[in-house]
Order: sequence, then structure tokens, then C-alpha cells
Amino acid sequence: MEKFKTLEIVQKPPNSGVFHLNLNRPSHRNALSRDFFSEFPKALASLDQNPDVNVVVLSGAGAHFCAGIDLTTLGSISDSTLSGSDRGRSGEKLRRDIKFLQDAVTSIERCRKPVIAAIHGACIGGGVDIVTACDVRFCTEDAFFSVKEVDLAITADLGSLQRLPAIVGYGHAMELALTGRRFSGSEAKDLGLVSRIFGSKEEMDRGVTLVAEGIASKSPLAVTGTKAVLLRSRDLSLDQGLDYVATWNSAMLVSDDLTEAISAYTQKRNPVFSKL
Ligand SMILES: CC/C=C\C=C\CC(=O)SCCNC(=O)CCNC(=O)[C@H](O)C(C)(C)COP(=O)(O)OP(=O)(O)OC[C@H]1O[C@@H](n2cnc3c(N)ncnc32)[C@H](O)[C@@H]1OP(=O)(O)O
Repeated sequence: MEKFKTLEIVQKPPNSGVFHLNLNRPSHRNALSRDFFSEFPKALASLDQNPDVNVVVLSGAGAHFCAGIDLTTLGSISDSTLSGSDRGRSGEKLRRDIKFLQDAVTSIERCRKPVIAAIHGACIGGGVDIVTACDVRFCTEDAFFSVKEVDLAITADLGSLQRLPAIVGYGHAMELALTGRRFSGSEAKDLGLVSRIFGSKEEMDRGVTLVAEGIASKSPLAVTGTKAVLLRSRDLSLDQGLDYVATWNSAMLVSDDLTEAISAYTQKRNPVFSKL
């Protein structure tokens, strides 16, 4: 497994299909550095391509999930932009830079395997961009969230404004993003930002493991199909979404997994599926 400066990948439990991708810069509260933005898509692509991986759990090392963008990185972006003499060219360069950062967050959606965010402590700014791109979100009671960008005089640009409305509704997304206010794990649960809340990190670890192992035991074809179709349907009309899944299943429905699922059901045993 490749080594990273800002991330750590651990298979847990051993020999399971569950791999933990940890934001691993606890001294800086897992603030998102330039290295992170280069490494994160590589790590997700390697998990996507690894046939042993069925589910990815994304969490943060140390006291917090993520303190958002590394504020020193933000400084260097604005310095390099200001150094250009032509405003148009500087702007075009900055646009490419923002697209590079966005692409790192979107790599969560590009990963065919489901990504479960396990959030404790702070989840701020860029942290919210990341978790809103995840497929499932759980948090602890001590978690807190903030769509903080507005307080740094930034229009959030790494995905929260695009993804959050579909998760919590347009009105809540607008209020959270305009105020930048801090909200608790239990409010996040009420809003539907997280689907489950746990009393402690240890309880969340146990709960996430159960859910992740459950998903990992299912047909990998059906699981990756479910993620792909739900994500695609988010951005399509009902008719287009139905058309998309009909085409998807015309290619993927008839499989060894279908035969195995039906055999296991009739033989009253658990199904065993091959890797994807
Ligand atoms: C093109 C633009 C693209 C993206 C833009 C994204 C915008 C955002 O992400 S906005 C959000 C920015 N983040 C913040 O405002 C959070 C700042 N941090 C905090 O509020 C707190 O650190 C905390 C997360 C609540 C944790 O508090 P605590 O546990 O008390 O730790 P601290 O003592 O505050 O910090 C320890 C250590 O970490 C450094 N650090 C924390 N956050 C960041 C950060 N975002 N960037 C860089 N460094 C950070 C902090 O400076 C401390 O460092 P020392 O060297 O130990 O002093």
C-alpha cells in the first residue's frame, strides 16, 4: 500500500473488505494542505482499483475530523495570484487551481466503492465539502460543523453549495452557508446531514464497522451500481434517471452475483460473492 504524508490507509478488521482512509495530520487538526489535495485523489483511486476493497471509511486522526482548508495554503494561493501582472491570466490560473482542489473532493464520488464518513470533533469548511461528497455520514455527539467560508470572505467553492442542498434541503443549506454558524452533531442528525449519531468515538467505530461489514458482504456489482445510479440520478430528471438505470441493469443485472444471491436464498445460507 502506498505511503502518504497526510493520509493513512488501514484495513480494519484485517482481511475484511473494509478499508479506513484516515486524514492524518492531527497536529494541524487535519487541515487540508496542498499535499492533501495531491494525495487524496491518488489514495481514493488506489482504493477504487484494489479488488480487496469493498467499502471505504473516511475519518480523522486525533481530536477532530477536519479543520478545513489549511489557512497557510489559502495565503499561498492569494500570493501567487497577486504576483501575476495580467489580471485575466492570474484569474485563469486561480480558476485552474480551484478546479484542482474541487477535483480532489470529487474523487470521493469517482470512487466506485461506497465511502462512509465517520466524523468526530470539528468538521469545518473544507471538511464539510468532503463529507457532503461522501455516500453515508455518521458522527459522534461531540461533533460540530460549520460551513465557515463566508467568515473568511470566501464564497464556498469546493462543493458544499452544490451538494448540501440535496442533503439537507435548499433552505437549510442557504441558512448554514450564509451564517457560517457552528451547529452540533445532534442538529446535523435532525437536518439529515448525518444519518446516525453515536455517544463516543469508540461507539461510532463499532457502529461504522458493523455497517461497513454489512455493505461489504453484499454483491459488489449491486453496491457499486447503487452508488453510481443514485449519484447520476441526483443530477437527472426522473425520466432520465429511470432510463439510465434501465441501461445500467441491461448490462449488469444478469451476473454470477444474481445467481449466487438466489441460490443462497433458496439454500438458506449467506451468499459469497467474488471481488470486483
Ligand atoms: C480556494 C479556497 C478553497 C477552499 C476553502 C475552504 C475554506 C475553509 O475550509 S474555511 C475553514 C477554515 N478553518 C477554520 O477556520 C478552522 C480553524 N481552526 C479552528 O477553529 C480550531 O483549530 C479547531 C479546528 C476548532 C480545533 O481547535 P483546537 O483543538 O483548540 O486546536 P488549535 O489549538 O486551534 O489548533 C492546533 C494547531 O492546528 C492549527 N490549525 C488548526 N486549524 C488550522 C487550519 N485550518 N489551517 C492551518 N492550521 C490550523 C493551529 O494553528 C494550531 O497550530 P500550532 O502550530 O499548534 O499553533
